[in-house]
Amino acid sequence: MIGEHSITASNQDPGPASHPDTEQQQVAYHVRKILELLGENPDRDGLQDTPVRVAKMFEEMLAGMHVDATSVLSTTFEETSQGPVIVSDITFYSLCEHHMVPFFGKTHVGYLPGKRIIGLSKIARLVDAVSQRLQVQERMTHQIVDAMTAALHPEGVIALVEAEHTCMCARGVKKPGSMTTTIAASGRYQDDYALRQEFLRMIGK
Ligand SMILES: Nc1nc2c(ncn2[C@@H]2O[C@H](COP(=O)(O)OP(=O)(O)OP(=O)(O)O)[C@@H](O)[C@H]2O)c(=O)[nH]1
Ligand SMILES: [Zn+2]
Repeated sequence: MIGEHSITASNQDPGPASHPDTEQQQVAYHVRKILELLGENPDRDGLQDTPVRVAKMFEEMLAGMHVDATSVLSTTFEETSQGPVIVSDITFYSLCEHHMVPFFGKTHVGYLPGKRIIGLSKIARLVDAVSQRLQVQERMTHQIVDAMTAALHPEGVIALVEAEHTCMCARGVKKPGSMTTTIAASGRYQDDYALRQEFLRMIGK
């Protein structure tokens, strides 16, 4: 178990490499170092467990790094659907790869099935898998479309992501409330204007 007793002060600690540490313990060790470098006392009451909390938080928020996005979509069903399937307002939290602070918002995914459909929850699981990584919003949007296209071979896929980036709100340019929208598409959603319009209308845009 790690915690206040296993992470010792820098002048006593021979360093992370000498411990038979888990990755979580290694991250916690370095978070403690960062707290020290920031001028904090990591041994004060409120901070004693913070290194481990932060390590666990990164594990949770970056869980998608270890998930193959396409494998999330491995269970599909043979079905001839007549029209598009649109799952809207899928909330997500991601971490901006430039600043390692959250960007978060909603993802809307639509596809026009070919011969197979997918369980609806798997689309939300896909959003989790690609968002729980160090990301940029554009890549996340494309990864959703790429995974859906590879797994289902549909007639087309479209994803629209709208997000607020805390690196733009809480620091730097400081523009709280600004929203970034990204769209990616494959197949018929790339050039069928009516299909794209229908998608936008269905998600309330
Ligand atoms: N395109 C894109 N840019 C992003 C995303 N998340 C953060 N950024 C931007 O990444 C850029 C990093 O720019 P840098 O100049 O290297 O970093 P910085 O000095 O901290 O920039 P400022 O945020 O302008 O203070 C910033 O403009 C961020 O707004 C994203 O998902 N997509
Ligand atoms: Zn950022």
